[in-house]
Amino acid sequence: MTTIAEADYPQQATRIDGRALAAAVKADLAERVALLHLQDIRPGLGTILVGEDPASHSYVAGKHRDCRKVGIASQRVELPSTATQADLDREIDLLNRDDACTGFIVQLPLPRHLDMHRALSLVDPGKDADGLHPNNLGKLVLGMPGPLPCTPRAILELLRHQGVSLQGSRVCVLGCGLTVGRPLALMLTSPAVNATVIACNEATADAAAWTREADIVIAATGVAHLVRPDWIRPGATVLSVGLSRTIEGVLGDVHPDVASVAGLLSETTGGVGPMTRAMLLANVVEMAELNSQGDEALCRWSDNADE
Ligand SMILES: Nc1nc(=O)c2c([nH]1)NC[C@@H]1CN(c3ccc(C(=O)N[C@@H](CCC(=O)O)C(=O)O)cc3)C=[N+]21
Repeated sequence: MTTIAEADYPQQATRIDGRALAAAVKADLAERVALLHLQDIRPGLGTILVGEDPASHSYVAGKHRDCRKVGIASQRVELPSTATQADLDREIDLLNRDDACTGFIVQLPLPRHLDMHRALSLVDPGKDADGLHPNNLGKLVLGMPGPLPCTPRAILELLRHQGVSLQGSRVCVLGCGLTVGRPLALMLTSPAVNATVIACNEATADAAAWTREADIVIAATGVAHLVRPDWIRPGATVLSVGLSRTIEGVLGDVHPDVASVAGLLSETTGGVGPMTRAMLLANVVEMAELNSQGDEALCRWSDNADE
């Protein structure tokens, strides 16, 4: 094992500016929404949030702010943490039937007493802005077009925009959660991308041994500062996705000192997060376009195969 001291590698990684790319994506979406409005098609986002978690409330507020900027109507459903499964089922059913809502999400995590799998299954797959309905995850496995989970899609768009080549590259994904690691590994190994992926989880004996081999390391574990400088090959691309709220503040999965080793780095804030929100809007707009044009306007992901 080689440890790379800061002195050996004094360069600073180039930061990936997720805010700038998200702004560009939203400007493009605003034009497309205006075109849809001309055809009397109004994309509308719904969010269902259960409980009082401040972080979730702030994420959901950000999503509605983005909608206003892009011209997407949005509605917000909030249930107390005491809500029953029947309460949640009812709100999902209402949005499924509501024509003003063309796409919606159930904000995760749900309080423990509620059944996430049931909730995700009840969402109309044609309104599944998160791409987490079993049908849509099944389509992802099969390589069929459909809405893609927002965070993995954000990650791939950021890498593509930065010109990071994925085909044949070695990618180490840390964390196998439903919203990031698991679908991300599927997308990276799809024929359209053809990356070579190591997916690490809590049982991985020596994750650093795998990250050190990787051209790209994507950390989505929620373990604060898990990834240290000596985990990274000099010049590698590193994306910090997971975050932990601690008494010391919000800490990302990637230690800040990794900036002295990585070539390209997306930091805890201003990186993947803003693009995740932009991809949620993209899913909503694309679903509205699909409904207006029939089947040919599939999500951008399927277009990538031809590039
Ligand atoms: N059904 C569902 N879909 C999700 O997409 C989903 C979810 N549940 N549960 C929680 C996670 C987390 N997530 C973030 C989105 C934006 C930022 C974001 O914009 N972050 C800003 C900073 C925001 C802040 O200050 O907290 C940034 O990175 O610069 C962060 C996190 C979406 N998630």
